[in-house]
Amino acid sequence: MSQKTDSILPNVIVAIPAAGVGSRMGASQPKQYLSLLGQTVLEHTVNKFLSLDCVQNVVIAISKTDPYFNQLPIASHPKVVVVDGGKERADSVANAVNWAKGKGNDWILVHDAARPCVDKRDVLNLIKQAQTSQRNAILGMPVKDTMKRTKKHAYSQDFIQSTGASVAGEQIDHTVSRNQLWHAFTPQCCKLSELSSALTELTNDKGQLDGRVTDEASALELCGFDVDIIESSPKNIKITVPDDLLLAEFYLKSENNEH
Ligand SMILES: Nc1ccn([C@@H]2O[C@H](COP(=O)(O)OP(=O)(O)OP(=O)(O)O)[C@@H](O)[C@H]2O)c(=O)n1
Ligand SMILES: C[C@](O)(CO)[C@H](O)COP(=O)(O)O
Repeated sequence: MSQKTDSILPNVIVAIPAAGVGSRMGASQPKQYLSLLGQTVLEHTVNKFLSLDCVQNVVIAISKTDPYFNQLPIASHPKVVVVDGGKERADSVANAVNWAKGKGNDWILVHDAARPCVDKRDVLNLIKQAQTSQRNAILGMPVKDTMKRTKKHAYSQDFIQSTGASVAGEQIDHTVSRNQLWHAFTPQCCKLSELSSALTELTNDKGQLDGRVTDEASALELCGFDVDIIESSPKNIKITVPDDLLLAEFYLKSENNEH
């Protein structure tokens, strides 16, 4: 069912990095292809954006050796475009950005395939805010727990031997103030021209992207572009480890009950 959006919303291109291997999930296949309520994680994510009228294309970056994608119904959707994934997430995003350039869109939303529980209302609010402010904007959530910075070095052998106990974890160095500390989520709504020039600027002469670029906002920040962060539903989790699947299934079920 398509979701009518306000007329002020610009047409956007959505980039979905979906070329990861999901090593922390430890599953037999990449986590974006694991099943939740009868559909893959990737399908849940992509279908959310295909249901928005303001989405012109969904550009999905998949591994060059991906044997799963073409078996999915979304592979034949007219709005879906496929590009090659890269070594890192940022490389996959850069390939999607390169496809998006010259298509007449000012805005690109980048959203992890591994975040199927994103609330469409949060997505529309994000686009509306970016369009109104003419500034890049991402979804996120203020930190709620006390945050600790641990010591650089692991326990010394002397320390372990002196305690005799098998110590786990790391040594706390200090507490970090959680004021102005947020979790960055996706989508990240970026001016295509600014994200494109930032990724280009942060790519060296060997074609390698700066390792500090773990999300689109970090690339924009490093190149001096403005980025805002607005609060998202905490349901917008990134499926990373097995327990996340249980939570994602619960959230998706609750979505189905809402509609
Ligand atoms: N080279 C890569 C690495 C990651 N991703 C995508 O970026 C998103 C967020 O990355 P992450 O959660 O780290 O996924 P993985 O890299 O697959 O997970 P892991 O780090 O556990 O291997 C995922 O949708 C993943 O598919 C990608 O498109 N290309
Ligand atoms: C982009 C991101 O979702 C922001 O929190 C996150 O960085 C992606 O996960 P990764 O493990 O850093 O690739």
